Amino acid sequence: MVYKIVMVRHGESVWNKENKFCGWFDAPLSEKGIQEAHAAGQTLKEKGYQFDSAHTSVLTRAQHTLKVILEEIEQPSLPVEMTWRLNERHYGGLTGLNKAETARIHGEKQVQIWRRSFDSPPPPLEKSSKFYKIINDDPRYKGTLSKEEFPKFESLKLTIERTLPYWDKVIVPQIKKGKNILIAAHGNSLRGIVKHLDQMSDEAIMGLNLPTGIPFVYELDDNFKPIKSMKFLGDEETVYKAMEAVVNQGKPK
Ligand SMILES: O=C(O)[C@@H](CO)OP(=O)(O)O
Repeated sequence: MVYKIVMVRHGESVWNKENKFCGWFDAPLSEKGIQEAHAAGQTLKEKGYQFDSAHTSVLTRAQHTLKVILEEIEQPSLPVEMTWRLNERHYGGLTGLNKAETARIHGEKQVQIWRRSFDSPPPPLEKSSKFYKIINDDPRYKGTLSKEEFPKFESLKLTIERTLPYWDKVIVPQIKKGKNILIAAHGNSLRGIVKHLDQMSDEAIMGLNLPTGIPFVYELDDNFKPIKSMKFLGDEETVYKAMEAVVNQGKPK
């Protein structure tokens, strides 16, 4: 049996465009991001993809991307499960800061560590931050995340620790039943799943930057070992340029 799963990082958000650390802040898609979502849906349609269910985060940019894709593939009523476990990593005290400006102040190397290291977390989101209440009192977390569980920051390691239980307990059993699954989520929650599937080392995952709005496919064997890894549904040059653009966000300007 060969299992197939499709994943996509949301289209460009307004905060991607403004080059701000976003994390759990609920930035909407930019105009370009909406176009990317349409293009992702059209690509999936051209290639004949149809799904049995979809999974996304509780953040608008991922849900909006998914909605546009489902409209494009003419499956607008597909069952969708939403979970905070697929959210972007929580960027703590960096939330709302401009990435290039932060690199100018703290150095490109420090920003790269904050953005891509496996287990060095960003500083915590302090109660004094204007984003604290916006994120912590957001009703979408009521009843699912207690005050004690609510993160103040997340490294990639911590992100993986809360994403993988959902992958293992909810998504894998559905794939094993033969369901075709689509996941629309975020750069770092998806990097966590990719690291797990490809058994990438803590060092290797530092070099992976996922582009916005370009779907990618995994084909997995019976033991969930990849037969095909991260096959992007886009031409190589576009994918490469989009990945480089993500890397460059952390360079001082
Ligand atoms: O700001 C964020 O939430 C993420 C994704 O946009 O950024 P980065 O690529 O720096 O991890």
